[in-house]
Amino acid sequence: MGRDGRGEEGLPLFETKVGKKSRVAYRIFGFTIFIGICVIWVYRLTHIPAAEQGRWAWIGMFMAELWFGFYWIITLSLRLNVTYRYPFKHRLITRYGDRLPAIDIFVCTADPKIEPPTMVINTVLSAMSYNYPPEKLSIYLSDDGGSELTFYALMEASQFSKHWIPFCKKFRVEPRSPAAYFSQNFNHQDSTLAHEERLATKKLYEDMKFRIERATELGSISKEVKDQLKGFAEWNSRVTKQNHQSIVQILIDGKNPNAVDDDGHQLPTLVYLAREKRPQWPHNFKAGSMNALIRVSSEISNAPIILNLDCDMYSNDSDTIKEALCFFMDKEQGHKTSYVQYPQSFNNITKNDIYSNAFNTLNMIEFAGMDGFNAAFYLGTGCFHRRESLCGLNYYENYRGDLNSVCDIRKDRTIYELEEGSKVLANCSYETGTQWGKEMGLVYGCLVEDTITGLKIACRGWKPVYYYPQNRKAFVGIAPTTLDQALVQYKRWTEGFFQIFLSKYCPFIYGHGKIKFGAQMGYCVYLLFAPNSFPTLYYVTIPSICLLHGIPLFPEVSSLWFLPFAYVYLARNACSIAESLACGDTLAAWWNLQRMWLIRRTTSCTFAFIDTIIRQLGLSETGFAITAKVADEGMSKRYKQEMMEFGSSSVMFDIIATLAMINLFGLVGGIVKIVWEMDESLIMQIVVCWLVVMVNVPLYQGMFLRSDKGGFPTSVVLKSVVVASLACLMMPVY
Ligand SMILES: O=c1ccn([C@@H]2O[C@H](COP(=O)(O)OP(=O)(O)O[C@H]3O[C@H](CO)[C@@H](O)[C@H](O)[C@H]3O)[C@@H](O)[C@H]2O)c(=O)[nH]1
Ligand SMILES: [Mn+2]
Repeated sequence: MGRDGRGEEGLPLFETKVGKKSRVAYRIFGFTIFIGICVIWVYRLTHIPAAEQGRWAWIGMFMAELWFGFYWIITLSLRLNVTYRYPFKHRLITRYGDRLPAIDIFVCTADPKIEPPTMVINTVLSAMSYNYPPEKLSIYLSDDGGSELTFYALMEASQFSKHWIPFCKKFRVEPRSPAAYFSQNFNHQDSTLAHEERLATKKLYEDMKFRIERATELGSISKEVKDQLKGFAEWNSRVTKQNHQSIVQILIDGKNPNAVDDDGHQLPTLVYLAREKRPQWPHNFKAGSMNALIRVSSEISNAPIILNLDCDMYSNDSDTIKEALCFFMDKEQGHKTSYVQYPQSFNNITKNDIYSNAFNTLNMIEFAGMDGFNAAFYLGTGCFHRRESLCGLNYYENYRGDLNSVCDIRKDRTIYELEEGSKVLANCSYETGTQWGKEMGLVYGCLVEDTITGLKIACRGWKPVYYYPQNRKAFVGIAPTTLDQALVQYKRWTEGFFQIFLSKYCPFIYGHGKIKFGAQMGYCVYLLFAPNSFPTLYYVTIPSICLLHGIPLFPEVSSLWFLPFAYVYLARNACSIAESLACGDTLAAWWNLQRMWLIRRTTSCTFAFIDTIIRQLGLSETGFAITAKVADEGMSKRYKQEMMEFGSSSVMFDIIATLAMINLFGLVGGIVKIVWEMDESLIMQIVVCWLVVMVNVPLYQGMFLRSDKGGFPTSVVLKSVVVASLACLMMPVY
């Protein structure tokens, strides 16, 4: 059926598959671990030691294990309903032909130094050259840096696109970010024509890149260039990053018959936006920028579907739009879809992923697990939204959501009228007294604006979709390349998550009756990152200090109570190794993840916890620390060699160095004790210390063995040795 065209109409545009077998296996396995955890709790309760033999230390262990057990139970939810989606884009094309909806693509950037304009326009160019009718595409760049350098780069991109788009279409280029494309190795079998055109296009690209980078280095644009485009007049002497009027410049008007590429085909619309910024007005970071984009685009193109990208996330697959549309245009289920989220992938992950940035198990299992509860996360980038659901519409029974019925809002207005009309929408005062940032658009006041917005949308009755493409990554970005950056980013997420948990949006309360219970638990796996900090800190300090004092905190190896500890530990880790390997990690990457897990929990999570509480008490406001997308040469080199970067002094580094020392002291002291006193009751504690020491090996190297700039600063080493010694010798244990 289907070929004759009769059955085609009725076929679904996508398929959903749940892994049933693995679900049963996982339930049984989970149940045995749960029993193990309960036995551990019983052991702790029934063996509380006498007051002078470390009663409080024991109770602390019990508390930590209570928390870990509880936390582990909520993580189960993410694995019970793992669901995968399979779109059929050919059916979409046969069914809808050229009746496909218009798409608005938003790219956000915030600072030309941290996010180089060349990178930004590569993302823009990849979005402009989607394999989709260009007259239906509009690309909007929001520049929170309000920088004429970025504007200049976009102007260059608009000219280069006239060569780039036809080149891509002619030779079916992938990926369509010029930088990513030209960095590949080409096979020399292709025709000389292709080869020559590639060289010519590459030359154009390199020249453009050179001009942009020179301008960025100089920090200003020459007068000749400025004279080419009236838009530069917006940057008068009073314009600064934090203080300027709204700037809207339509660089390419897709409705203008003269806006064509080298082959005479229409170009997509291209718009530059820098929303108004005033020091006295909060700008709400990325959420504010997205909301301004939603309004400005509604004035210019008003496409029913919006694709939102961070400036470093280029499109890696030119057919992605068509695939995503399958989830919106399916007859049975499409109208319930609010957004289609793709995983975040990165092109700068090293083989063993030292900073654990790849998040393979999250991308392949956990996010798909959330999707199984119809509550896929919104991850802030690589996400197609239905404009209506993003703008606050509640899903209702008879909603049909026809994507082709949107009328032309533009009428006969000139570019000038459109620009002037949309500037007003990007002004600071525009949102006053409206629902923007509350019920409309992205939600304000949260460091993970994406997560909270996604939660709200799901609670409004929509069914978001998570789609993990099997063949080709749809979007590729840049992951942090230093430990410091990675921890700062993680802290921002953790803080935002915890903030949601403590707010009225706590999924157990806000989501009650609106999303499934499994989805509420799934959200909390992330929202509760922060409270993991103190139990973990406890577990990696107290056992080793007690070890030095000869106070046992675990059962003897010969006792039966040893079994649940051994089982829970081994089974849990075996499962986690199996998951990691199945998701494409190496064994070393899994080991590195254990280290990062320890470092993140003891640093990022700790500070996130403290800062959230401080803010909750109204004592401070936090900002959005933008993740750097560039590092200096030495750092990049060490990153490629998978050497961890400890070379700056920050409190986070003090903490991890001190913890590493405490465990080293504990291990040495413990071994001496065992040899001397033959005390069997301390063996498990020694094993715990030994594991922490093993996982921390790169830290000891960074403290004592490395001479490059990435080692720990001497001051950090000294501090950690002194503090760790004091803790081990002086800390009273009750
Ligand atoms: O005031 C701001 C700050 C940031 N951004 C943009 O937001 C994006 C994300 O910022 P980045 O520093 O790269 O953050 P990441 O930690 O990489 O971002 C992850 O986490 C964020 C929430 O914390 C999400 O918004 C992102 O989509 C997600 O990729 C970038 O394009 C920025 O240009 C703005 O537009 N305005
Ligand atoms: Mn980013």
